[in-house]
Amino acid sequence: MPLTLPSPRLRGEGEQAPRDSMTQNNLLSVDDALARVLRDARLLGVEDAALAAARGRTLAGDLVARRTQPPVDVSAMDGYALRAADLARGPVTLVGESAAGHGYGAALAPGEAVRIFTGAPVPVGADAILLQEDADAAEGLLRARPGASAGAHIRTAGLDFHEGRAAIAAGRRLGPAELALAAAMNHAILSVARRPRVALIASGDELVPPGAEPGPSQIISSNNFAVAAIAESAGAEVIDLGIFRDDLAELERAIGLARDAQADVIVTLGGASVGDRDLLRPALARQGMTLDFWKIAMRPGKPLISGRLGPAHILGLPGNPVASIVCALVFLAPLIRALQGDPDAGKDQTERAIAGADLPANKGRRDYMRAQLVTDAEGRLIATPQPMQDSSLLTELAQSQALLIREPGEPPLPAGAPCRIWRLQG
Ligand SMILES: Nc1nc2c(c(=O)[nH]1)N[C@H]1C(S)=C(S)[C@@H](COP(=O)(O)OP(=O)(O)OC[C@H]3O[C@@H](n4cnc5c(N)ncnc54)[C@H](O)[C@@H]3O)O[C@H]1N2
Ligand code: MOO
Repeated sequence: MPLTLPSPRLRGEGEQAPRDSMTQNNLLSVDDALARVLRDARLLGVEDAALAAARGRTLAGDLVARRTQPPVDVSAMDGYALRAADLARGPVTLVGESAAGHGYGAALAPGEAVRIFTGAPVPVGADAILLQEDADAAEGLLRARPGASAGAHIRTAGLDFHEGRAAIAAGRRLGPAELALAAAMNHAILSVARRPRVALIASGDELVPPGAEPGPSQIISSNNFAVAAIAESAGAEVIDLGIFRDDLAELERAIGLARDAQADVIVTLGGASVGDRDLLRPALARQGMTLDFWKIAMRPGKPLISGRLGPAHILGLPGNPVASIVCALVFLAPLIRALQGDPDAGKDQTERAIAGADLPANKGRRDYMRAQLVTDAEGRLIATPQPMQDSSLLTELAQSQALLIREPGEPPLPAGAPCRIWRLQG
């Protein structure tokens, strides 16, 4: 269908703020683009979540311990609680037992010992535990086996945490360790960030959903599945609005649906570039988007759109599948984290590795090269870029464990030289 409406000129198009660092192509750098995406991203709201349903949620405030753990000194081993000095002098008298949840209930007199189990309270007066493997107990008397002695196998009260102290900071994502710690601190209900609602709009006449009977020049829409997975992993609730035709009215309808769904982030997939059928910018503009930037110094991912539409954040991801996915990792996931109050949302996630192949000089965009990652015999991480780096290649991406990052204008990188990588999670 021929384009009949002229693309409205969008605020910010072609004019970037002077404080941003530009590459030689006069494109906004990835770091500046990320800073701009995160600039107004704040905690959206707070709600309660039962502990059992809080996995993956983000803490809205510091979580303070409601008790001390362990509450009293407890044994770390099964054995006998006693005074180490008494045992060194000869046999001691067994006077009772301390089990987890049922302490001995009295102080230990000199020359006395009690049978004790892991996690059981250590009676007052005892300063050591003789492991049961190291003990001979008979007729109420206890001796250390030859060569063995009692040791300090005691977990002192508060070894793990103290009542009143903050043990998990606001903005922290609740994984298995944090959930267990919150439970141990006696929190049944947690105050967590509201999940950002992310609406996905795929656009393209060629796209059909998986399971359909595609025509000869049609392809299956795949980007939405990867982007949804990335968004959900970052804590979002995803509303996949489906596939829309390359038609201005149709795309405006899609944006309207995203607004009706009260999306906090509207993510469009494809239609971001300069072709006559790349209609997302005009459609977003007609719906009232304020464009912040379009086109950045990134490969893959140059035609990234960022802006605001009322309270919603807009991210227009490029259609090429690898570009969509890399842009979602670099921009969408941090945005979702920031909207949940994570102070580290924009933190550098790269790490050092060694280049596994000679690489030519890089041109004007930061390059995220799909790479295989191995650990060599000396324990060094070696990142070797895939032979083909076209941004349509999902197979190469799925066979990669990392993105090897090249800076704009970087000189040739010889094999063996240090480089930076971004690990791809499974
Ligand atoms: N003359 C120029 N052409 C292009 C430029 C440019 O600067 N000048 N930039 C190129 C770059 S870089 C990219 S990236 C792409 C991005 O284009 P669009 O965002 O407009 O994406 P589409 O044209 O809609 O699609 C590109 C490609 O991706 C496939 N696609 C789209 N959506 C999906 C989906 N949901 N699932 C799977 N695959 C999808 C689509 O079929 C196309 O093959 O533009 C370059 N061109
Ligand atoms: O950014 Mo495009 O992804 O280079 O193909």
